[in-house]
Amino acid sequence: MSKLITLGEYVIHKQQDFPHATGELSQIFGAIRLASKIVHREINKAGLVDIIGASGSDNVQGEQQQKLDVYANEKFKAAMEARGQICGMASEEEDSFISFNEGHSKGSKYVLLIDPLDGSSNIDVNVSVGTIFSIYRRISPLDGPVQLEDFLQPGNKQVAAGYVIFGSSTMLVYTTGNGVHGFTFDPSIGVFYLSHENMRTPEDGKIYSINEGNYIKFPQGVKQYLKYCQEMDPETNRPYTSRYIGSLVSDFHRNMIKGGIYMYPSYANAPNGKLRLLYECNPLAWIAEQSGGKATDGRRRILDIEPTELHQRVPYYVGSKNMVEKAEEFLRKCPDLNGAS
Ligand SMILES: O=P(O)(O)OC[C@H]1O[C@](O)(COP(=O)(O)O)[C@@H](O)[C@@H]1O
Ligand SMILES: [Mg+2]
Ligand SMILES: [Mg+2]
Repeated sequence: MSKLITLGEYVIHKQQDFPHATGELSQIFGAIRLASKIVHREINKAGLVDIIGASGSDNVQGEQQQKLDVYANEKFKAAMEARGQICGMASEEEDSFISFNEGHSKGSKYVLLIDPLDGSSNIDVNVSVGTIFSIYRRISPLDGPVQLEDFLQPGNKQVAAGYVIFGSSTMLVYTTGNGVHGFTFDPSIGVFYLSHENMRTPEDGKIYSINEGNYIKFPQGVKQYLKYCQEMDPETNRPYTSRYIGSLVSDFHRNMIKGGIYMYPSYANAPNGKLRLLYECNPLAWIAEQSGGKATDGRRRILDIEPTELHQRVPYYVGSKNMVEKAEEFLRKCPDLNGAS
């Protein structure tokens, strides 16, 4: 059997693709790896430790924070600050960005955006959840303070993006623009090993993922596309199968492996949908594209959207290229993007 390659070894090996690489990015991956192991350990014994349930506070988006949201946020923050390669971090669980630009982090050139715990509604019911991250090179001067503009960069400027999925196994999946690679965690020795090199999203699939509980509020185009998904036509693999875990990371991961589309549209009382551009949609959009898939807001390429706010939301259609294009076709035909009033 060929030698198992660890995440650390692989990132360093791949650094050769970047002649000017200085090793800071692999250091950052080291910190993500460490925090993921700590969160993995807590999640795996969630029922036994005081980690389930609400924390009693809300985040800047008015959402009730789960204890594990806060726990994961603290662990990633501590790991990043300790490693000293990140000058600032923005998180779903923090109102504004945090600057680490002191001491050994002073002058570091990278910023991190993170959804520390994705799929919060599934924590207490033992359904897979995840972490989503996105890394940029700062644009403000290295010797000055970290600025909001360092975080409000379009997704096509990411230098690394990825997610950790805490499911039947724990996996870390990432891209630095050289394909998408997955690593499975071996808890017996605490190491992530390469298990899925060069992951590819099938151009077509037969799974659609959407919260049909919101059906009545969906834009006409989405209703039409769902009708298309449910029609009988063996030649085009229809009807498709509906699968919705309610954790973006898990629905995305399954659809990337099997072929499928995940949709979180805009609707009447949520004109921009629910998902956050900077630390949910951009990183997964880059992974989708790097694996041959596609990600749009129904009209625009997600990675080209110019961000204006840290926690802004966008409608999201991501997955198999032909399925996303078909959904866009229906949305173009019925342009009432914001659904029934
Ligand atoms: O319950 P809904 O409205 O279908 O929303 C589910 C979606 O919201 C999310 O839970 C939002 O992410 P967070 O859990 O990080 O807030 C996604 O993971 C998931 O796909
Ligand atoms: Mg999330
Ligand atoms: Mg979250």
